[in-house]
Amino acid sequence: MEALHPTAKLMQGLQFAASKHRTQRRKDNETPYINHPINVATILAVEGGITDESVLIAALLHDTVEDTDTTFEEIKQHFGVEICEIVREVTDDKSLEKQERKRLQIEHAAMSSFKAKLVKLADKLDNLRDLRRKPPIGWSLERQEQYYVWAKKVVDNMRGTNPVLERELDVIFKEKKLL
Ligand SMILES: Nc1nc2c(ncn2[C@@H]2O[C@H](COP(=O)(O)OP(=O)(O)O)[C@@H](OP(=O)(O)OP(=O)(O)O)[C@H]2O)c(=O)[nH]1
Ligand SMILES: [Mn+2]
Repeated sequence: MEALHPTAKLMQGLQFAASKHRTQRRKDNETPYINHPINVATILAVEGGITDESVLIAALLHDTVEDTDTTFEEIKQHFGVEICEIVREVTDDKSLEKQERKRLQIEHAAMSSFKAKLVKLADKLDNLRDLRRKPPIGWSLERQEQYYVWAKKVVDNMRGTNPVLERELDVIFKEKKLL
């Protein structure tokens, strides 16, 4: 068989994520959810200079277990154990009470692998850029501020991972007078 195009596995990740998120919208009730995983993977490839395909595919898939019916087993079958484990590290347990889930995300960030930290940093950068562009419907100013403060605690536990992404995040934290 002819060798596949070098982007073939990445395209499979994109196709899988798009299919899993196909009925979802972001909290602005407009943007198709898939735009977020695409943004996260693009931030890593274009701004973060990441060439590790497993990290880019994990970025495309990072919210599929947390926010759709996808199982870790399914991810492992389609994309292998390394990508599955990166996704596992960045997946919150939605069955937990929200405050506990948010507290754990701060704690887990410090113990995450380098590759999981890359995905989480790009995830936070996209969410914060989104928040600045157009806050989720119904979020009070206070809730928005709380989100920035919490996100900075997660990011502060992942310092020393990627200077470009951290610098971009600090631009936002400075704007919010958190730095
Ligand atoms: N800023 C923003 N966030 C949105 C939007 N749509 C969905 N989200 C998601 O909402 C989460 C923040 O909303 P919260 O109410 O604080 O958290 P929750 O949905 O997880 O309970 C973010 O998850 P997170 O826990 O911060 O990161 P992750 O779980 O996606 O990794 C983000 O991914 C949007 O339009 N703007
Ligand atoms: Mn996300």
